[in-house]
Amino acid sequence: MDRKDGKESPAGDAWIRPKRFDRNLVVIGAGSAGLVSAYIAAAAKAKVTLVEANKMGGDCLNFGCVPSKALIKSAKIAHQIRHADRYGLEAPEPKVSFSAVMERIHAVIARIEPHDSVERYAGLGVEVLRGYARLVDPWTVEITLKDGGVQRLTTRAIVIATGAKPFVPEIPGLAEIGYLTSDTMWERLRDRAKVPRRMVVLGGGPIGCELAQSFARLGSEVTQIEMASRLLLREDEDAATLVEASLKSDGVTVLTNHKAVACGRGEGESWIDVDHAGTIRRIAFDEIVVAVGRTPRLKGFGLEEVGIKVDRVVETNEYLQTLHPNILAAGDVAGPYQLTHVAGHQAWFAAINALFGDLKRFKTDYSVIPWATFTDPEVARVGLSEAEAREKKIPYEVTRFALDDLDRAIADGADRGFVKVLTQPGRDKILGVTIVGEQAGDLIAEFVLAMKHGHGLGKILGTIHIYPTLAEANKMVAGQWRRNHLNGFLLSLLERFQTWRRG
Ligand SMILES: Cc1cc2nc3c(=O)[nH]c(=O)nc-3n(C[C@H](O)[C@H](O)[C@H](O)COP(=O)(O)OP(=O)(O)OC[C@H]3O[C@@H](n4cnc5c(N)ncnc54)[C@H](O)[C@@H]3O)c2cc1C
Ligand SMILES: NC(=O)c1ccc[n+]([C@@H]2O[C@H](COP(=O)([O-])OP(=O)(O)OC[C@H]3O[C@@H](n4cnc5c(N)ncnc54)[C@H](O)[C@@H]3O)[C@@H](O)[C@H]2O)c1
Repeated sequence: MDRKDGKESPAGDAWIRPKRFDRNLVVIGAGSAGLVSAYIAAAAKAKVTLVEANKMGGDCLNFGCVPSKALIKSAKIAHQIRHADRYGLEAPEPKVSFSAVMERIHAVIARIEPHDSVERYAGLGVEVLRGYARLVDPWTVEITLKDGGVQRLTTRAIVIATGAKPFVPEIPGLAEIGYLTSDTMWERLRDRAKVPRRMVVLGGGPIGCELAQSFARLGSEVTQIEMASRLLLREDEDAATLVEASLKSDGVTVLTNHKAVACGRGEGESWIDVDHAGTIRRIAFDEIVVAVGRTPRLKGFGLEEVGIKVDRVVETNEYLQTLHPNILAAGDVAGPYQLTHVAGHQAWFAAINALFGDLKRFKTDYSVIPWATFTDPEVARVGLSEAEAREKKIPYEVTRFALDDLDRAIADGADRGFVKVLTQPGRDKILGVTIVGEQAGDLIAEFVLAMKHGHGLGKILGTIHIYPTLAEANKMVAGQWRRNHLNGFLLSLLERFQTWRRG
C-alpha cells in the first residue's frame, strides 16, 4: 500500500506506510491495560512488543490498588484492636510500627510483582523492552531504551496503554511546600518510624477516602478537604453519608464545601488555607496528600504529532480505535473509567481489534461495569445509581435491605450498611445495585453475574445461599422485592381457598 492509500489511516497521508512490518503489535505501557493487550496478542500468535518506561505492572501494582489495599488491611487491624472490647476482649491502643506497615506494603508488592514481570511475559511469548516509546508515524515506534540506545520498530498496529497520573491543582504555595501523591507516598514514607502526626488529605474521592481512613486508623490526625458538598460524589448520597459517618467516627475531620486556596510554611510548620463560604481557615499539617483525580498520560510521546486529539483522554471510537484505525487505546488513558478491571476488559477489545479489526471488529461492552471503594464500610456498585436513573429519566423502583437485620452481620458486628437494588417498575429486571457494608466489593459479584446474564431478582431469590453468611443479604433484598410485589387478588383467593379447605 502506498502513501495515497488512506484505508488504514485517514489522517495518514503525510506518512508512508511501510510495505512490511517488524511486529504485528506494539503495546505502549505495561500496566493493567498493556499487560493484558500484549498477553492476548501473544496468545493469538502475533509478534508483539510491550514497552514500559517505568515499572512493570504500572500504577495498580506499584502505586495504586495493591499498596492501598495492603495499607487498608493494616489500618483495619489497628481499628479492630482498638475496638476489641466490642467483642469482649481487651482493647489496648495499638502500637503501630509505621515502618513495618510500610515494609509490609512493599513486601506485598514484591509478592505480586512476578505476575507482571518481564520473565513471565517473555515466557508467554511477549517481547518486553524497558524504555520510553514515542510514535514516529502511525506505524513506527521509537524506543529510547533504559540501558542506552534507541530502537525503531515498524508495526501493523499499536495499543496506547499509558495510563494516568495524579492531577495536582494549582494552589499557590503547594509546589513549594512539597506534597505527596499516590505516585510518591509509598517511597517517601517508606522509612518513617512513625505515622505522620498531622495529615491533610486533599480530595474526597475513592483515593482520598481510602487514605484518610487508613491514616486515621494508624494514628494520624487527619483532615480531609473536599470542595464539593459531600464525599464520594459518584455514589448515591445514602452510601456516601454512611462512609462519611464512619470516617468521622475514626477521627477524620471531614471538611466538605471547603476549597483549598493557598499553602505555605511558617513557624516551623506547613499550612493550608481553606475557604468555606467566604471564611478562610488555616490548617497546620506535617504531610499533605493530593488526591483530587487522575489525568491521562497523553503528552510527550507523539500522539499529537500523528494528529490524535489529546484534550482529556485519547479520543477513540467504540472499537477503541483512534482516527488511525491501527492505533488503539485502552485503560485510564482511554477512559471513561479509571479502574484496573476495566483496563483489562478494554485490553481484550483493543488487542483483538488491533490484530483483526480489518476483518472483524468488536464493540467495547460497557453494559455491566462494577466497582468498589474499599473504605470501611466498603461501597460497591454495578449499573445505575438512583441519581443517575433520575438524571437519565429512567423509571425505576427501589428495594432496600438493611444489614442490621441480617443474622451474620449482627453476629460479626458488621451491621452498618444496606443493599439497594433498582429494578424496572413492576419487573424484577435489575438496573443497578449499591451495597454498603463489610465485603461489599465481594458481595456484589452475584448481582454482576445476574445483570450480565439477564437474570432478575427472582433467580437470586430461588438460589440457595449458605446460612449464616453476609451473602444472604442479596437473597434478603430479593425476598423484600417479592413481598413488595405480592399479588393481592391471588392472596385473597388463596385465603378463601384455605378457609374452604378447613370446612
Ligand atoms: C491509590 C490508588 C488506588 C487505586 N485502587 C484501585 C482499586 O482498588 N481498584 C481498581 O480497579 N482501580 C484502582 N485504582 C486505579 C488503577 O490503578 C488504574 O485504573 C489502573 O492502574 C490503570 O491501568 P492502565 O494500564 O490504564 O495504566 P497504568 O497502570 O498507569 O500503566 C501505564 C504504564 O504506561 C507506562 N508509560 C506511560 N507512557 C509511556 C511511554 N511513552 N513509553 C513506555 N511506557 C509508558 C507507565 O510507566 C505505566 O507503567 C487505583 C489507583 C490509585 C492511584
Ligand atoms: N477502589 C477503587 O476502585 C479505586 C480506588 C482509588 C482510586 N480509584 C480510581 O482512581 C480515580 C481517581 O480517584 P481520586 O479519588 O483521585 O479522584 P476523583 O476524581 O474520584 O475524586 C476527587 C475529588 O477531589 C475533589 N477535588 C478536586 N479538586 C479539589 C480541590 N482543589 N480541593 C478539594 N477537593 C478537590 C473533587 O470534587 C472529587 O470529589 C477514581 O476515579 C477511580 O476510578 C479506584
